[in-house]
Amino acid sequence: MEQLDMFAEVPDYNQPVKINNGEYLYIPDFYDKIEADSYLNTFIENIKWKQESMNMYGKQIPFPRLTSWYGDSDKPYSFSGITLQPHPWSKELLEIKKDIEPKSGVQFNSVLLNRYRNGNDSISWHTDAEKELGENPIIASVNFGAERKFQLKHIETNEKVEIVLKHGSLLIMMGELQHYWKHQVPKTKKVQAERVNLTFRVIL
Ligand SMILES: O=C(O)CCC(=O)C(=O)O
Ligand SMILES: [Fe+2]
Repeated sequence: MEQLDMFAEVPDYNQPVKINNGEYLYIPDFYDKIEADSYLNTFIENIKWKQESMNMYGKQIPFPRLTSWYGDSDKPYSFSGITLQPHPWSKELLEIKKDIEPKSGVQFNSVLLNRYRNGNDSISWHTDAEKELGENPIIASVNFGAERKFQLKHIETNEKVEIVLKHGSLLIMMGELQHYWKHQVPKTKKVQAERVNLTFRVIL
């Protein structure tokens, strides 16, 4: 069991935060409530959500969330043993991409969407260090719907950082963070509502 009080406190001003072997920027109110509500509804209704599954010891295990992949690259993207073909950008995804690029300093060419139907959906400890994301990937994560805990854990020192990702927030992970830190969104019994997360990426 992780102890909550072991997590470092996160200041909530809009400055990049340097941690050991990495850096992130968290902007809680990147979109106001009206914009964020509207994006949440649009994405729940219009994204082509899919229940992917992973082959584990010869069994098909469904991911504990729905996913979808959009982008301008026709290169397929592989993770956790599955390969996704991108759908073409929607108007709303392009709007968000344009909004977040100045803060990120890169032009994204794809976005992975995750839909957590309730607190029982989750993503377990992993890094986003696939080699098609390049040496030190910049990953911009945009959040709508239920607030969920996003936890980072240093691979060597076990240091932990926890950020409660708010409705309408933006989190950018950068530097060598993906090589030294794992991240997860754990299950929680306290959340019944849906959450939609978008992680914008540059695929080389
Ligand atoms: O839902 C989140 O905040 C994280 C999603 C994530 O880590 C991923 O898609 O790689
Ligand atoms: Fe991730």
